[in-house]
Amino acid sequence: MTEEAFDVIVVGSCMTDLVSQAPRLPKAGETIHGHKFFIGFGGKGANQCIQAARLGAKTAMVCKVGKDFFGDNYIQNFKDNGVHTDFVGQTSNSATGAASIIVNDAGENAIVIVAGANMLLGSEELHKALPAIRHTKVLVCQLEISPQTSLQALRMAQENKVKTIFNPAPAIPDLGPEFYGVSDVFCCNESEAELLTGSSVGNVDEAHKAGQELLKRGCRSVIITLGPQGCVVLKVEEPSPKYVPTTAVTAVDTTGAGDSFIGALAFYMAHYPTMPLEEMALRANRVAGVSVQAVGTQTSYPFRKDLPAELF
Ligand SMILES: Nc1ncnc2c1ncn2[C@@H]1O[C@H](COP(=O)(O)OP(=O)(O)OP(=O)(O)O)[C@@H](O)[C@H]1O
Ligand SMILES: [K+]
Repeated sequence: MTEEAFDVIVVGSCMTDLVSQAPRLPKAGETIHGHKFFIGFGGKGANQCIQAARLGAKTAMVCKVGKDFFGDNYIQNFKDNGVHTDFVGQTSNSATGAASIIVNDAGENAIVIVAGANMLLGSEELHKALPAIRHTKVLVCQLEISPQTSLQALRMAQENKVKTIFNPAPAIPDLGPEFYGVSDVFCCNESEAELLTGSSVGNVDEAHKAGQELLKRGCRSVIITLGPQGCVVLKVEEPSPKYVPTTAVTAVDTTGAGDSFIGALAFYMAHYPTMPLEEMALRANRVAGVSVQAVGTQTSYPFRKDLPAELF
């Protein structure tokens, strides 16, 4: 490749969130009036990529959207955030991924996700992106696209000594054992850790135990995020788990906090390769802690200029 290498490449999902706020959730067959509607940019892959970009990482997204209004709009959203879009494919065989979300006045929601074009991302697109994947500093994957595609991307990265972050979300109980060996950092939340290990993860102690179990399966390190409690970090080379607390904040909307954390982690891994993982996790906690103080997903993600200098 002649051009400069990327810091972070995300191989993952794009979703358009169609959000309606209504006094209550409609029953089957019923039509009700809501009081607010908005469209948001979401999808775990894109969220993580955009958070990394806002912190200053040179990023590229490998994903698939539809040849439709939402797909065009999403590509513009990437450009607006400085994300490289040469590996964003557009297909006429499926619609851009969409999440139709209804939120009631009590804050409860009902969601229908149609993954659409996300499921058509496969080998062909990965091969097109391979020259860039070979030279990136960090590659990030989740499970909102075909798991086979995620696995193939992680393998490509590993074969080229590129650092990998794997976020097994949304969790699948029968996650293939081969995902662990291709993860430099295996980063999940409490409920994903619970589903994967089969034991409850409700506090730091239980997170340490679950982390040890995940580590045994072959990843180089594990991070389990614990909402307002921060996270735990475990590394193959240091047997004792580390608890990384976070500063208390007044949370107004925690939607997308996990993705903000992972995007920030990817940025730190790319920019400060020798920084201890606990320190990166501490700083990612701080970034995600800012995201919970604003509504929405990407709309709540901070830019480098909004954050204290000590985080850089
Ligand atoms: N109430 C909070 N106060 C401060 N930080 C928070 C809070 N909630 C989340 N965070 C930060 O965000 C990180 C990720 O949160 P969490 O573990 O809830 O992920 P998640 O369940 O994947 O989030 P979500 O599904 O809401 O996107 C935490 O490790 C922490 O750093
Ligand atoms: K938020």
